[in-house]
Amino acid sequence: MITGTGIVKTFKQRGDVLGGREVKALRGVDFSIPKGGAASFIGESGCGKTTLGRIIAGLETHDEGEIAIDGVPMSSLRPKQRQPHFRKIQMIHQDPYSALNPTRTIHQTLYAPLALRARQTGRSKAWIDERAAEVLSLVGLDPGSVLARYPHQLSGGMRQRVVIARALTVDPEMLVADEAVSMIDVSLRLGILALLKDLRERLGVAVLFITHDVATSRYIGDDGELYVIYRGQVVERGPVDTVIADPVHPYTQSLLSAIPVLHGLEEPGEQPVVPLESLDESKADTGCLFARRCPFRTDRCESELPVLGRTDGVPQEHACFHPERRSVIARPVSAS
Ligand SMILES: Nc1ncnc2c1ncn2[C@@H]1O[C@H](COP(=O)(O)OP(=O)(O)OP(=O)(O)O)[C@@H](O)[C@H]1O
Repeated sequence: MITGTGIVKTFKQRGDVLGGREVKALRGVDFSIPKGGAASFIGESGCGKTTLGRIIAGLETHDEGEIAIDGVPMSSLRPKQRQPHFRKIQMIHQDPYSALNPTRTIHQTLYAPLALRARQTGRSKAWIDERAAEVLSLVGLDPGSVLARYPHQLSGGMRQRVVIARALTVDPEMLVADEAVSMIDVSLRLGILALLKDLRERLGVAVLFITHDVATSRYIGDDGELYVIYRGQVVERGPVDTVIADPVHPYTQSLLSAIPVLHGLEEPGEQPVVPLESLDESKADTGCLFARRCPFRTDRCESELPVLGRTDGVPQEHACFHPERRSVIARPVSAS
């Protein structure tokens, strides 16, 4: 089980004439992913989902808040002591081309982490070869035909499977799949998603999907949780099917409006419009972060920040003063 409480991360961006602009990438995010569970972080580009994934995998530090892995708060440990805990969480990046060293065969790629593991656990060299073949089989690759090849001799889908196999060499508890299929040929994407689902079922490994694509998050199954992130804040959170079928936050509604199957029967133009692009939000830090784009905002929304929580009659958590079932359309609108 991995939990996060009040995770805050601010980046200072260089190059600004005024000496650096601050970007609030995460504004106090809570999450909880059970052993063998599934979760998806969705939101537009820049909302902070990759930063959160990297913090969870121990690849990025945070400014405030606490991450606990299997009940152990990471703040109680020195950086070196954290490593074995974070090793349980392996990140699968979107680009399987740059994730693999082009000068190493697949055997060499898998050998290094397995040799380390063999040393730590007193296992033999024969075990390394056996385990290399095993992890390749687990990801649906034929060890005999893949081990001697170099990454450029494999398709994008096969490379991503090798990346997943490499992650499995350390027996992880969770895989963090960051847009893991976005750079793979469309025809091969479903295979990779099916593989992640299968690994979850067969090995009990938890899967965290980071995506801007609602369809991907839907793939994790009805026991998964969906976190909808907007400008560093979780604005809606609940069982994936509940949030997709009945979103109550206007931001989630606008994200979902891009799925024709859910809104195919509605007449475009009769619905309130949510601008697709961010408006100038640099001054909009009081009140609801989404207020400037929200067709349903009231005075309260402009002055008070809604926090994630539950209200009567709404099964999922949300950060909205006016949670309601409604449909909207998302459309590019010029900022004025
Ligand atoms: N190392 C960094 N230095 C400065 N700013 C950063 C850094 N990493 C991320 N940011 C900023 O933090 C914000 C959140 O970025 P993040 O990559 O987490 O978003 P995202 O939702 O994953 O977007 P995308 O889908 O495009 O990857 C963005 O405004 C981004 O520019």
